[in-house]
This record gives sequence, structure tokens and C-alpha cells, in this order.
Amino acid sequence: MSAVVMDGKELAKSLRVKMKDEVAALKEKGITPHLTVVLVGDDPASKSYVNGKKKASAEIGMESDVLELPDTITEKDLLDLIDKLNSDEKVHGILVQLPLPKQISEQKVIEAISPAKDVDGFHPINIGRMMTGQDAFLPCTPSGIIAMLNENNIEITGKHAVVVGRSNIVGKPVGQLLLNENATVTYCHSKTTDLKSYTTQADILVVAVGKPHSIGEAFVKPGAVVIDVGINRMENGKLTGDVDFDAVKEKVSYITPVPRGVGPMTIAMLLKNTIKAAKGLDLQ
Ligand SMILES: Nc1nc(=O)c2c([nH]1)NC[C@@H]1CN(c3ccc(C(=O)N[C@@H](CCC(=O)O)C(=O)O)cc3)C=[N+]21
Repeated sequence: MSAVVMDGKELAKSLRVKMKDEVAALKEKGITPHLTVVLVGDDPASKSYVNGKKKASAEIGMESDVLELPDTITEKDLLDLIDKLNSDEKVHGILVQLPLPKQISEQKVIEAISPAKDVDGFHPINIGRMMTGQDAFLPCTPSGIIAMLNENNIEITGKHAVVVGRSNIVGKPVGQLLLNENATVTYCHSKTTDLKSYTTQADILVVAVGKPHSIGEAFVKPGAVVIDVGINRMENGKLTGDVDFDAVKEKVSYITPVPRGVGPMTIAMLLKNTIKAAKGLDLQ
């Protein structure tokens, strides 16, 4: 039996249709959700993601702008710019594209963004609020994964979710969101010994390691749900995930492809967060 391939691109599209109505309703009240993306340097991959964000914003009637800065910018100049955006009433959401050049502390930049405009959900205030189950901006890739599971009517409560990868932007928060949804969560990472002994116990396996074909058929339990967060650019220019898709899909019940899986859902959640920011999130 071959798995159901969860189409993130289609799902993101249907979410955008709903969000377009929400944006129209806000515009009636004189509020146009506005996302400002800050892009430092001219990495072609970053530019391509940023273009995706711009296109998706325009499609649902939101405003967005991209501030392009040279990779020689100082930390102080970037922090000053963030201060300006924090106090600019027209800007509801601020996203500083990561990674940043090495002279700039990513943590300082993340913490400089007003938590009320932190549509990435990376600020410690939002992370803390997520952990304690309060209203917060949720990080986009993790919340996109939960949305995909919900949309496919995949039960999370009581399931064993195994997360491979422990980055601050995907691994750690996706485990937290799965826990909030009543899963039993195991984290694995580069220092885990005998990775396979954990991944083969997973009802829901989330792979976010950034290495192509890290998870083959022998690493999954028959009938599992597999979420592939990896976006690896191959030498031929094509994208591939962290999971050996062709082999694994024959053994599991649901799987996400790369491309057209988690990536488009990440952008959909960013739009959702920007609409939430425009409505005003009460952080008191
Ligand atoms: N502050 C910040 N926030 C981010 O959310 C952020 C970031 N920095 N830095 C880079 C990563 C990467 N990322 C992607 C989002 C969507 C796709 C996406 O939609 N991918 C398409 C394919 C796009 C293509 O063909 O290039 C897909 O998977 O189908 C990919 C990558 C967001 N990131």
C-alpha cells in the first residue's frame, strides 16, 4: 500500500481563499494587514523564499514590502531599523529573514522585534507563551505541520510523536505544539544513539535535520505518518527532503512531499500570523 501524499500546496491555497475574506473584512474597517520583510545580503535561495511570501501576501489582498540591505550592514544599523519598524503603525508584522551575516547576533535581532509584531513567533515572549498554552504568535513551520495533520483528520492525542532535529525554529517548537495537542513526544538529534530504535516507534515522525535521505524505509514503522521538513537544494537545482520519499511512502499511511509539502504551509501560517497581528494580539 502506498501512503496518502499530503499536498501542502493545495491546502495552503485553500487556506488563502479563506484568508482573503478575512483581509477584505479588515479592510472594510480601515485596516490593511501589512508585512515587512527584511532581507540582508543577496543569497538567491533567500530571495526566492522572500518572493514567495510577497506573492502570497498580494494574492490575499495584504500589503507587503521587502527591505533589502547589504550584507555589510552593522548590527546597530539593523537594530535601529527594527526600532523604526516597531513604531511604524502601518507595519503589523516584521520578518527578518534568517540566517544573518556573522557580524550580527540573530538572537539580539529576534529579541529587538516587538513581540506584538513577531509574525515568525521566534521572540522569547511568544515562545514562552506557546509553552504555557497562552495565545501567541506560533512559529510558522510547526503550526503549518499541525494544520496539515488536522486537515487530514490525523489524530494526535495519545500518539507517540518523534521529532528528529532540535533547532529553535522547527524541532523544539514542533515538539511543543504536538505536546500541546496531547501527543507523547520524543526528541532525537545528532547526538542520539541508535536513532532507528526511536523512529521505528513513531506514530507521527517529524524530520527536520537538513540532510537529504537521512530517513530511509528501515527507520519508519508501518502505517506511520511522516512529515518531512527538509528543503535541500541538489546539484541539479531540484529540491529534496530529508526523507527517502519513494521508499518510505510504500510503508507508511501519510507522508508530505518536498517540494509542495511543509514549505507552502509555512508561508500560509505567516499570512495567518500577519492577519492576527493586524487584528491586535493582546499580550498582557
Ligand atoms: N525569519 C525567517 N522565517 C522563515 O520562515 C524562514 C527564514 N527566516 N529563513 C529561511 C526559511 C526557509 N523558509 C521557507 C518557506 C517556504 C518554502 C517553500 O514554500 N518551498 C516550496 C518550494 C519553493 C522553491 O521551489 O524554491 C515548497 O517546499 O514547495 C521554503 C522555505 C522560510 N524560512
